[in-house]
Amino acid sequence: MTDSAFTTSHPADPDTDLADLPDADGTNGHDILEGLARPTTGELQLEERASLQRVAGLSTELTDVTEVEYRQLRLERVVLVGVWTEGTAAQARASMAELAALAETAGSQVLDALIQRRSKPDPATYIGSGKADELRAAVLETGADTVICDGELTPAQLTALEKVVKVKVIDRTALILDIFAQHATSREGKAQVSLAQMEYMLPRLRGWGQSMSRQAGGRAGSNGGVGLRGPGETKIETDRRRIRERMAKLRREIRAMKKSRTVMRAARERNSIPRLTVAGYTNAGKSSLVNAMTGSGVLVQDALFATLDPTTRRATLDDGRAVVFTDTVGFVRHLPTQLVEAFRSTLEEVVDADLLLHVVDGSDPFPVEQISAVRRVINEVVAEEGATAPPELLVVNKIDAIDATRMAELRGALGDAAFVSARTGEGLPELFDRVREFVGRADVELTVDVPYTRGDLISRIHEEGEVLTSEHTAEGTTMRVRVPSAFAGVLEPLRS
Ligand SMILES: Nc1nc2c(ncn2[C@@H]2O[C@H](COP(=O)(O)OP(=O)(O)OP(=O)(O)O)[C@@H](O)[C@H]2O)c(=O)[nH]1
Ligand SMILES: [Mg+2]
Repeated sequence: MTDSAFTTSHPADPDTDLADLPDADGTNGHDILEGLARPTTGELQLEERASLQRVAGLSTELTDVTEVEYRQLRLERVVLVGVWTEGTAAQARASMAELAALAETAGSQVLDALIQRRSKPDPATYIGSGKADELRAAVLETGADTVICDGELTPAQLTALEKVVKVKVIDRTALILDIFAQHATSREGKAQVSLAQMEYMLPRLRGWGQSMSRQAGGRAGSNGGVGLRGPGETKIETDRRRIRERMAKLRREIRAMKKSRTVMRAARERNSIPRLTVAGYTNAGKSSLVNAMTGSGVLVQDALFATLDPTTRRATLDDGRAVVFTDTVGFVRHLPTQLVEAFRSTLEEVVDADLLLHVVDGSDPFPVEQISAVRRVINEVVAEEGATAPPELLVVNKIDAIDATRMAELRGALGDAAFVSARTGEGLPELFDRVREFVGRADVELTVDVPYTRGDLISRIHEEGEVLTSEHTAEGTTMRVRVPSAFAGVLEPLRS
């Protein structure tokens, strides 16, 4: 066992009731909306994540595994394989580089990578049979224990390819699910990821149910018997039934959690504080931007899917007006369909926002592709919900990491965007100006007489709007204010 060895936590462990799981620590999700950002939250999470991985490494020694714990992947030493069907060679390489980054985020060591140019994946073994033999050779040569394919494979393809390469084969979907399982922290997030994993694994249970459990207990490569029936059909049927029961229970629990989230959101909607949702491709620097704009310590990590639960932070614009920033889960190409549901809370944040700050990594070789991957998912959800998409402000981040030529190119391609560096702070004042301009757009001006007994209204005016002039009288304060129209309705009875 190497230090990088780990198993995923097993959120679907049949003996762990979801109700026993600790509550989210209150630093994630909307419950901190009114609370103060703890500046070290991100650091704490990062530390916890690192220590969890070390401890989890030990648990691969566990021999007591059941068929149901099929999810205990051991992604240690991996070879990547991709089929390049369209686009340029550079795009194919970028897709593999992203797969490598995903694998490393999951804790694996990438030993080799192979790409095959084909018009479409081989229906039997994903890559062609000649290439599969080559892959087998690469596995032997590097001593890899896992092959990761850059796509979603059918259960039959996985099994057939495992037969040739004689080590465990997983696909991009399983890999992303694994990362989500490691990173989810809130109860709802954990439950949703478990559900997505089960949905994904159910049809694949026979294919790898037995090989997984063997492998989790034994050495890599010991699953030469894939295709053997293992403990028999009956056992698998029992497992399937247990998984289905577990899924039904999870669905019920998730529904209940969703209800309370809706209640929280409704509470938030009662005030007119503008909601800015920061969304974009994974690793674009969304959390860094939220930190830079609010001075709080949201978790930042050079890893994909560092953020899994929407995190909300309050900030004050320099005219004294409050806004709320929500940091969200990153998007990725080929997001597993099972995970779109797990993304639901992030997507709801996006749909509900007053302004969407769409962050893109300007130092990425293909920012335009990332932008369209993100917009595609957002549009799907918006259409599904029958909602309208919020206005979007494109934010090109990491401009400290690009040269002048590249910058000129990006300005040409993405003219209207705000160009910033969350790291150096460059461009942030302009971004704040754009945000302020946007936020002020729906304001109305009016003059009100606020009695001295209504200190609450005065502070709300400062928070949600702007005081232009103010004059004390015998009964109270006469103020000329500029406030959002929803709040203007509240002030209407005091109009002078
Ligand atoms: N050079 C440079 N690096 C940056 C900048 N902003 C963020 N980064 C780095 O990019 C990496 C990802 O940053 P995060 O803020 O975690 O990105 P994210 O979009 O929240 O990522 P996920 O939550 O994983 O989707 C980290 O290593 C940051 O230090 C920037 O302006 N310049
Ligand atoms: Mg993040």
